[in-house]
Amino acid sequence: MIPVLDWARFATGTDRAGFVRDLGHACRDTGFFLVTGHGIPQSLIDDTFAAADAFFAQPDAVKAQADIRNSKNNRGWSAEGTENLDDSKPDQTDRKEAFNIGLELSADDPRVSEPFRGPNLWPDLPGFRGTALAYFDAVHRLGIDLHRPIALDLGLDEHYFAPFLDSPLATLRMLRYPGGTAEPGKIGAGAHTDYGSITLLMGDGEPGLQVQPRGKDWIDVPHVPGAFIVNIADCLMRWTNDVYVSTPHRVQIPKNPRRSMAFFLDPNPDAVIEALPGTGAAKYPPVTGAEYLKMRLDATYAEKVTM
Ligand SMILES: O=C(O)CCC(=O)C(=O)O
Ligand SMILES: [Fe+2]
Repeated sequence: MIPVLDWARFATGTDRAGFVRDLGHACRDTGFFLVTGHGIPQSLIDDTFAAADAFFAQPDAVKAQADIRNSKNNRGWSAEGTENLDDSKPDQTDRKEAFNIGLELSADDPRVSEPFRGPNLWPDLPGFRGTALAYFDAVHRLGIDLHRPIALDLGLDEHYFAPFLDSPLATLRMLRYPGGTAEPGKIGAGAHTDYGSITLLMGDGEPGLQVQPRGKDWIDVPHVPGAFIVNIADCLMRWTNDVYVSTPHRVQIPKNPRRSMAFFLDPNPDAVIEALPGTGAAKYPPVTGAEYLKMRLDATYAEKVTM
């Protein structure tokens, strides 16, 4: 039900048509697929997990120096107990902590004045910044590449999406879920859909992630070592005029501590998200990438962040 797709079939050209067909089916059906053969070195993935571990191992008072509530652009540390991703359960709290990193721009880059731009909050840990940025760039590139078969599946030019994703409002979110047993009113991460175009998620093998294909029961997402779990998010669903589906997912409280890294590929702030050619009469008015993200973050955080 959650297909495993070998990116090399597309990248090396041995089976481009078959890859596009299988990927297109996954995007229209469950909205989730696993990607192997992506070429991102396991050593970079391991180093980034290690950097996240080093950050989360610090005392709360140190982590709070990068508190996301002091950031105007959704960067930094979000403490355990401060989020609730499930809109339908206002009394539920997520048992997780997170650290957000956005596109790194120098202070004199003209783009810094755009919405959601601004400084990353870097912890004082040797090697953290370099490793996190190398991972950010590698996964950003893979995210853009995955939009090539997506474009072909939708009958568009292979590189249609590239200009909308080259300077994205993307967020790399390092996540840590403490292990334990079920607790009333608590979950690892409440049921939600993601906001962006696609999300590329790397897990550490500890179970907990579940998805609910529309109209069906919750299922566990299998762990394939080294594979990215990719899902269609709400902005791409809207862009495709609902031809593709974003799928609710959640994280159960894991038995052991669980780490993951989610890369949310939200489009460029000025990308106009309107029904793609060939997807029929538009169901939604056009919106820019920045407007769409603002709408979603406002809805999540205005009511949810407990100060
Ligand atoms: O940690 C995970 O496996 C999923 C996290 C997630 O869905 C999210 O942060 O949006
Ligand atoms: Fe998610």
